Parts: sequence; C-alpha cells; structure tokens
Amino acid sequence: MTSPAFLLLVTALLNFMMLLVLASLRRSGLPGVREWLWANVLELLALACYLTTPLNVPVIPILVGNGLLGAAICMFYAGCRRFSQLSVPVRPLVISLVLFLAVLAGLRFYVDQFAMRVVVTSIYHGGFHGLIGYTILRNHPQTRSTYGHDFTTGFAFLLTAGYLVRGVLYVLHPEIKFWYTDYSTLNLVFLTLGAVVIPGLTMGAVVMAHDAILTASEEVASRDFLTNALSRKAFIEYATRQMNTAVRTGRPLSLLLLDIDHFKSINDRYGHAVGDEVLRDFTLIMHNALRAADCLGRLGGEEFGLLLYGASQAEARAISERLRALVEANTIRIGDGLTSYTMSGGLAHWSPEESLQELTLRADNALYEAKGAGRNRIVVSQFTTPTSPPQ
Ligand SMILES: Nc1nc2c(ncn2[C@@H]2O[C@H](COP(=O)(O)OP(=O)(O)OP(=O)(O)O)[C@@H](O)[C@H]2O)c(=O)[nH]1
Repeated sequence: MTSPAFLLLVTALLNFMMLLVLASLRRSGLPGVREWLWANVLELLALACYLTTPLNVPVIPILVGNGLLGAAICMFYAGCRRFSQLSVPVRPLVISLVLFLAVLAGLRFYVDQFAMRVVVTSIYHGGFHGLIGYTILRNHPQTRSTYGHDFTTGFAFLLTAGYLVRGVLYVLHPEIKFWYTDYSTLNLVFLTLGAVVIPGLTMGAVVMAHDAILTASEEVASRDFLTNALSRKAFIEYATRQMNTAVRTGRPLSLLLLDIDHFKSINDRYGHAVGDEVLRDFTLIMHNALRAADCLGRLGGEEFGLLLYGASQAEARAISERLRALVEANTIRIGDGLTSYTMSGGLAHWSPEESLQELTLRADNALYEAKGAGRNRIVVSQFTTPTSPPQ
C-alpha cells in the first residue's frame, strides 16, 4: 500500500538517478552544474532525515530535514542564476534560510502548530520556485525557442501554484493530520508532487545544459579558428538565409568579396606567424567598422566575404570604400617597426532574379578586375539582365 514513507523512498530513488545524470555534465564546465549537483545531494540527505520521523526525534526531520531541503532549493536557484550568468546573492539566501528555520523551530518548540509549519514551508518553497521560473524566463535565449528553458519555467511556476494551493488549504483547514501518518488521497497527491520537484527541475536543468553545449559547439564549428570570422560553409548558409529574407522583405542586399593584397609576400617576408597576425588584424578592423547585422566570412586563405543586408547600392559602395580606406590607413607592429597593407574588393549588388552563385561570380569577377587594375581599390559589378537568344 502507498504510504508517505514509501513515497519518500521513491523520491530518494528519483533523486539519486537524476544525480547520476547530472554527474555526466560535470566535465562540461558549465556554470550552475555544480550547484545543481549539490541541490540533489542536499535533497537526498533531507529525505533521509524525513525517514527518521517515526523515531520521534523532532529536531531531525523538522530542523535538519527542512534545513537541508531549504538549502537544496537555494542551491538549485543559485545554479539557475549562475547558469544565466548572474551573480548569486549568497547573504540574502543564507538569511532567508536561517529565518525560515527559526520560524519552523518556533512553530514546533514554543507553540506546536503543525498547519502553520506547512504554510510557512509552502511560502518558502513556493517563493523559491517562483524565483527559479522568473530567472530562467528572464534569461531565455532571444533568438530561438529552447525546450529546456520552456519546460523549467513552466514546471517551476506550476510548483509555485501547487505550494500556494497547499498553503491556502492548510490555512483554511488547520485540522488536517500530521503528514507522515496521513494516508488520505490529498496528502499522497501532495507528497507525490513533492517527489518530482527536484528531479523534475533537474531534468529541465539537464536539457538546458545540453542545449547550451550544443549551441556552443555549433558556434565553434561555424567560426574560423584563426580570425573568428564565419567559416566558408556557415557564411554560405547565412547568405542563403539572408537572400531568402531579402526575397520576402524586398530589402537590398550586396556582396563584397575582399582580398588582402600581396599577402604571399607578407608571408614570405615576415613569416607565417606575422601573416596570421595580419589576418586577425584585418578581421578586427572589419568587425570594429561594421554593424552587427553585416556578416563577415573567411572564404579561404586571405579572401573574405561580406554580406551587407539592407544597404542600398550607393550605401554598399560607400561602406566598401570606407573599409578599404581604413585598411590602407591602418598600421600593424611587426618586431620593432610598423608596416601596413592594403586590400582589394569586388562589390555586387543583388538583383532578385539572381542566385547566390551568380551574385558571387559577379563579385569575384569584380575582385579580379580590382587586382588587375593595380589593387587597393573596389570595383563594382553592374548587373545586366541576360538577353534572350534571338528566335
Ligand atoms: N599566414 C597565413 N597565410 C595563409 C593562410 N591561408 C593562406 N595563406 C597564404 O596566402 C597566400 C595567398 O597568396 P596569393 O593567392 O598568391 O595572393 P596574394 O599574394 O595576396 O596576391 P594577390 O591576391 O594577387 O594580391 C599564400 O601564400 C598562402 O599560403 C593562413 O591561414 N595564414
């Protein structure tokens, strides 16, 4: 038969299993995982204290057990804050826990008020679950939906509601029996819900952590290691997406292909390491000069692609010229001296009937022309409608 003790054992088992799952994330180095692990350990210890209730040593379940469980939810909240790159308010957390335990001690050893203890516990835990839901909701990634964040937020708010209902119920019916000896359906429902609190939240945390790991590895895979510009593959994917958006919105789009002039001679003269430094310096100039929406990709060697979304043909031309002038005016320190380098560019303004390949070909031809015309210049490709062959 289902009893409160049996439910406590099931909770402990669930907890232990989630602890093992969480332990697999220790190596990830993600902030928050350590606190979530501690929350599960503390909950396991709290459950062990509750199981001693029949021994009739009230200090163990009431003060030690509730203290450990209170600390577990504080730890879980701290983990959520650390995971969301927020600081942990250690002092307020400790004060809230001490106050909570002081009130519980008063409600047991000065006036023995079981129902009031349940109300206070419900307010304490309900409040923390509300804070957990709020923290995760506030730090939900802006650009995509993530199941882990949605689940954790929803579950935490649901638990807040559950605790509030329990609190209100005990205010209205203070005659309800002591939980450990109460086999009523209502008590068992509350205990069953309580059993899934930390394991459920931990499951949400694990899914959020997996999402963060996946996002970080996607980011690494899409970036060029040396310059941090987008890799060729990621740039083409990004350009394709932007082109589809431009088709929908009718906003202008330009592609600028950039190439550092005489880069081979920089390598030959100063060595490969300095060549690498020039590549990094070049990317830095671009990133400092561009808007976040303008995307730079390294297409290979010393050739880069820049997608200018939303800029008219005249604007794209002015931006390209400004970038060229910035590179020309820039100096880079090599050993004791300074040196400078230049770049050439081929600019093509997108016409809606053009594919990405056709646009790239035009920009590439313009770049070739810029090199042939003496380098350190931007050549603009003009789109011409292909004429249909005579009938
Ligand atoms: N340091 C360094 N060099 C690279 C890297 N990738 C390619 N290169 C070098 O870039 C050089 C490109 O040389 P070229 O294609 O002849 O171009 P260039 O010398 O800039 O001549 P123009 O483009 O005609 O002005 C080659 O020597 C490659 O070895 C890299 O990641 N680091």
